[in-house]
Amino acid sequence: MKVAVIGAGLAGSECAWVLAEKYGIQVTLFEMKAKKTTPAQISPHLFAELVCSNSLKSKSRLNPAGTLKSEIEQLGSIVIPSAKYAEVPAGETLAVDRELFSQTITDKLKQHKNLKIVDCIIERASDVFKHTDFAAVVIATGPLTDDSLANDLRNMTGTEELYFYDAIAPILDGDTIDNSIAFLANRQTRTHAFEKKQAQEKALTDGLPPIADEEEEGHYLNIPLNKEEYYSFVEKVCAGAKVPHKEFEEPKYFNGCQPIEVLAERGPRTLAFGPMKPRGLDDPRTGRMPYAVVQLRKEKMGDSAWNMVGFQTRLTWGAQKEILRTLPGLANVEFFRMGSMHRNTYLVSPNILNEDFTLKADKRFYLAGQIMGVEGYLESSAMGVYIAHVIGQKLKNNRRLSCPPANTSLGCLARYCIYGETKRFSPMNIHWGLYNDLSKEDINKYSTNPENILKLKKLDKSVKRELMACRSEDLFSAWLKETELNCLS
Ligand SMILES: Cc1cc2nc3c(=O)[nH]c(=O)nc-3n(C[C@H](O)[C@H](O)[C@H](O)COP(=O)(O)OP(=O)(O)OC[C@H]3O[C@@H](n4cnc5c(N)ncnc54)[C@H](O)[C@@H]3O)c2cc1C
Repeated sequence: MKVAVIGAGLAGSECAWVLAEKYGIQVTLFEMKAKKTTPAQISPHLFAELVCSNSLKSKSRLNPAGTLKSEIEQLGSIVIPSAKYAEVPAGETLAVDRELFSQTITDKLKQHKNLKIVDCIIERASDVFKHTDFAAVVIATGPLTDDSLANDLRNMTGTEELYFYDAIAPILDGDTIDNSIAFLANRQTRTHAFEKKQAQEKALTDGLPPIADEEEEGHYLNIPLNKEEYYSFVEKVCAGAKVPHKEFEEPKYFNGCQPIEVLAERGPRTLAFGPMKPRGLDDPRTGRMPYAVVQLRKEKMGDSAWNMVGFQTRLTWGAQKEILRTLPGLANVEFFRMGSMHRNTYLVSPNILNEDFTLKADKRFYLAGQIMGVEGYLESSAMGVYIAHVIGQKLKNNRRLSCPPANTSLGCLARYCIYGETKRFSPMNIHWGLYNDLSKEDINKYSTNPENILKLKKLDKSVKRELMACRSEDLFSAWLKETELNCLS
């Protein structure tokens, strides 16, 4: 019994790993990089390459990205342990040294006895059957699926919508940033404050001495702007030269990944409420909150490379250099990578998938990762893990794996891909909005404070998040037991 996985990105690597490692299935992993790289993936040798930011989002269990990490780790993910191994400090965020991260995954996949790697460009999905009569084929070719395969998928599924646009953020040389202006600090979020308060209260209940409020070392480098500097920057961004769209391509941006110029053109204050939001980032030199802030996140251990958080852009490279160097502290900055635009391919899964995640057009095929309608490194990895279990259970145990419960992170994503609203369907990242609100029964079950039950509609946001996290963990554990996935060696 053999399975083919096309694409050794995040989803494909996860899927191949779980099938080979957890189910002992022989997997052939087809990857084109040795022959041709996409415009964003630059290494011909590394699998699971991170193409833009080096962040796999929050580690906090009070954030759905945190619970998603924990869920897929319990399901045998290769991405999460490799990310922990390659972690660089970034506060509450799981950020990684991207080369070490991808190399770790690549080595493990290449050395696995049940895995065979084939370097080739798959032009038509059915071409894989020229190699072997696979029992299942997973298409995990991601947002930059090679053109001929994208066309084949369009024909196979009869789909019109097959792309939208994203842009990537520049990476700066740390040695060229003026540190007398930029300051190190992590944003003080309400979740952060809530977790600290909880730890203090627990210490008190346990009769322990109060936890000292240590000065936390900042991991982000922040560039403060005053009002005048901010408005002058917005003006330049609006006026700067942009990379034109090709005639036949209508730009359709994903909401969470809007280029700075698109935000700036919406209104002069939009950036200050978005990627340049200053809240929680007081400048230690003045003791005051700046008017706006550009945040930089470490790309690697040490201070050599910094990613401009949320600064994806389709400004031309010339315009980027000119405009970004007008920011305070960046007058002499050098760029390791310029921002750029890219096509983003995905299918409207609820229209083309059966409830068992097979393709309606041909039940031998599955989708995994961004192409199936999730967005982000973590979410793509998660769907790779999940689809591997769907296939593993079908092939090894001849049973249909139930969907994880609606109020778990994996359940939200899996259900979005099958039951999502099709009219405005676009790749989805994990967020609390995908969860159902708490019911009276939920509060009764997960809250130790009887007053919360009376406050059903007026629960404090942080209490709500805590209860939603408890509910999610509880439901996920029950699902693991019921499906016996917890017993897989
Ligand atoms: C430029 C860009 C920037 C992004 N920035 C971020 C970000 O900062 N943070 C974030 O969370 N998400 C980001 N994303 C979103 C996205 O979720 C990630 O790209 C994620 O890597 C998707 O995972 P995947 O496994 O679905 O696809 P990928 O990781 O892209 O993997 C697909 C693999 O398939 C291979 N392939 C493609 N076509 C073929 C073919 N015909 N034959 C054989 N192999 C093929 C590719 O070479 C690649 O290795 C970005 C996407 C893009 C394109």
